[in-house]
Amino acid sequence: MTLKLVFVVACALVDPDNRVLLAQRPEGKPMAGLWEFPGGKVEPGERPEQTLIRELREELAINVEEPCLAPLTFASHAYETFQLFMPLWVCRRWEGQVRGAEGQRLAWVKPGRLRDYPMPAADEPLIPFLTELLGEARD
Ligand SMILES: Nc1nc2c([nH]c(=O)n2[C@H]2C[C@H](O)[C@@H](COP(=O)(O)OP(=O)(O)OP(=O)(O)O)O2)c(=O)[nH]1
Repeated sequence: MTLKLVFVVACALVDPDNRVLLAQRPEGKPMAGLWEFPGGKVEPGERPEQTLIRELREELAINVEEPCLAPLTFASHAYETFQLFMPLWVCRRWEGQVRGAEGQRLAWVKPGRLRDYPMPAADEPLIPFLTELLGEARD
């Protein structure tokens, strides 16, 4: 069986204390309650970076300029019903105050604490890339 390929873009926002932003998936959605990197599905006709900038505006009410997005790594994971392909960018500069514009819970997390937050299966292999980049600080 061939799984449908789903192309999602995601971003690790990093604050001046080297903490990473996670957002909790709301009730009613698949994988509700798990903590993920902000982002979403690339729509037809969109460039991935445009999608990410749009999603960050919609979900977090911030404005990000494309040169502030630095590619870090990607996830490629076979879920039961689809194959996820998800590049992950890092961003340290944005305009505006981060807030959960869709009512979602947010957490700023030290890299060494990311494993305390249950994440979608695809995300777990991404954590070492973030600790490599940002260090293993836990508090
Ligand atoms: N944004 C984001 N999505 C992730 C991560 N890890 C992971 O497996 N995903 C999956 C969850 C969803 O299946 C998909 C993202 O889609 P989405 O958030 O735009 O869509 P959704 O599931 O809310 O569903 P929909 O209503 O938009 O169809 O990628 C992650 O770190 N960030």
